[in-house]
Amino acid sequence: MKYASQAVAKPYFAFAMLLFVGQIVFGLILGTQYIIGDFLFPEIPFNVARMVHTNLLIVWLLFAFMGATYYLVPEEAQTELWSPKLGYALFWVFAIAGVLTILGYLLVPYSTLADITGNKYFPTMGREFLEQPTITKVGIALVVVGFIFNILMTVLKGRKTVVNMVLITGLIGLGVFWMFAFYNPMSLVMDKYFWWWVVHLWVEGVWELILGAILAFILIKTTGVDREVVEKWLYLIIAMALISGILGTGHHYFFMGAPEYWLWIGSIFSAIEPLPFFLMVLFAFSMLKQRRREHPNKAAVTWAVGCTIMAFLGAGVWGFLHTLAPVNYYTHGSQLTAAHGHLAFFGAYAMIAMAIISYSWPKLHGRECNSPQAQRMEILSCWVMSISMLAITLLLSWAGWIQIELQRLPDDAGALGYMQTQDAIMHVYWMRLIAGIGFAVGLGMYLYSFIVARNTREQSPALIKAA
Ligand code: HEM
Ligand code: HEM
Ligand SMILES: [Fe+2]
Repeated sequence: MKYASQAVAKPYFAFAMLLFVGQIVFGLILGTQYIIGDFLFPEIPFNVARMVHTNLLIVWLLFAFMGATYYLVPEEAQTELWSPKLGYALFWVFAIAGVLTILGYLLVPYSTLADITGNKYFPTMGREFLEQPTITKVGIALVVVGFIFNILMTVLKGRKTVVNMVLITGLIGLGVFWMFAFYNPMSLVMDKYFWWWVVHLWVEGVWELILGAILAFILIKTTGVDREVVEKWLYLIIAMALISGILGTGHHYFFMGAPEYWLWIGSIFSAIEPLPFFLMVLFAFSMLKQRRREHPNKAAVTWAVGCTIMAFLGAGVWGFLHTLAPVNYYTHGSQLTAAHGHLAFFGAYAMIAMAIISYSWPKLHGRECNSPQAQRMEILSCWVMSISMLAITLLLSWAGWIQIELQRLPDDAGALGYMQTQDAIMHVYWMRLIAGIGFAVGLGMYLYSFIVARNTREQSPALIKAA
């Protein structure tokens, strides 16, 4: 750790991992409820478990992005963070608001939560991913504004690097598009239209800038390749991300009441969206090939390279599968969508979060990298999680195919109903649950590797010297 204030990242990373565990617990509950419909009913109904699962995902990723920013911005800017105190204060605000919101979901019916948080005065609740009470949404906005302010002040007084600029642009974009969470028009079409300005323009727009910047930082550090080379790649990647991703929003406007021209615009631009993800794979391998040093943190390199491959598969390949309007006509909202959503979120954003944690956690604790034993465990956990998530994806794609074949392709008279189709997929959902347990084991191994690291630190004096 070069700057003392980088330590602000610690609680963010630790809390992110705690919420990740929570997300997976609720994933397993959901996977079980798909098979045993009234599992944990009425205590935790499916809709509540789903909301907790997806909200925990978004919130832990935000914690991880903030941790990553607090770690890498001072190092890039070569100066201490403007206000570590503000960083810690915002951590507590965000953590407490987050916990209260999740407790609210679990302890009272959703409509009661809407009532007691005054949703009727400023209605924003009730939409997928944006279920948070309005006051939580305001809290998130304030935390993001304070956070960006702190980071801007830091960068202004320090060295301005391309990595920092791209990261900050992405974070400002994250804040700007969050504003659309407050816009809730009466018309369902208009509602969905702008809902995607948060959901799509985050993951297929500004978050790609955050992903690109964190990836570039890790690759600069671990390969020692010249900044100029890395920066050219980064520019190319983010240009392609924005060129394809902004109008690519149209792939959500196909059959929802928006004008017909979106069929063409959405299909054409989103068909280009896999390109930035493919460029990230080339970027990572090209950096490895040109590397000037063997970095001892092999685990971080594994996560970073793995991230580009899995993101390309999940976002690029599985996204492309259903992005053309004539295909999406049959696949929309099926298990194929869930297959893509899982692999894309995991590959792109969960993996980059684990990559930066893997790189920076040892440094935050005064050593260059974790002991070889700990790294072996961690690299294995990367494989277990990746293979389990690929299995979940393939199984859900299979489930999606059955759904499309029985429910979507036949004419009205020949098509099975929704629930009858679900019965025909039950065996696949069993396998998905098993793959989910595999994933949970992988996550356990990842977290355990940090305990191994702590216990084996003393046995590896070379590592401490390197730090
Ligand atoms: C890391 C980037 C990405 C993430 C995290 C992501 C995630 C998701 C998620 C969670 C959904 C489901 C939304 C819902 O609940 O309705 C979705 C839908 C969709 N995604 Fe992505 N996605 C990414 C990139 C892409 C790319 C690059 C493409 C196209 C090449 C794509 C094409 C689609 C399409 C067409 C849908 C709508 C599916 C439907 O009609 O049901 N996605 N995505
Ligand atoms: C133990 C592993 C997991 C299981 C069993 C699981 C299961 C589920 C289930 C059953 C749903 C609801 C689908 C529906 O509405 O019909 C869901 C939604 C979702 N999960 Fe997971 N999940 C797991 C892990 C993950 C991970 C690791 C991520 C991302 C990093 C993730 C991201 C999501 C997303 C984005 C959605 C919303 C999908 C959409 O709208 O299409 N899940 N999950
Ligand atoms: Fe999209």
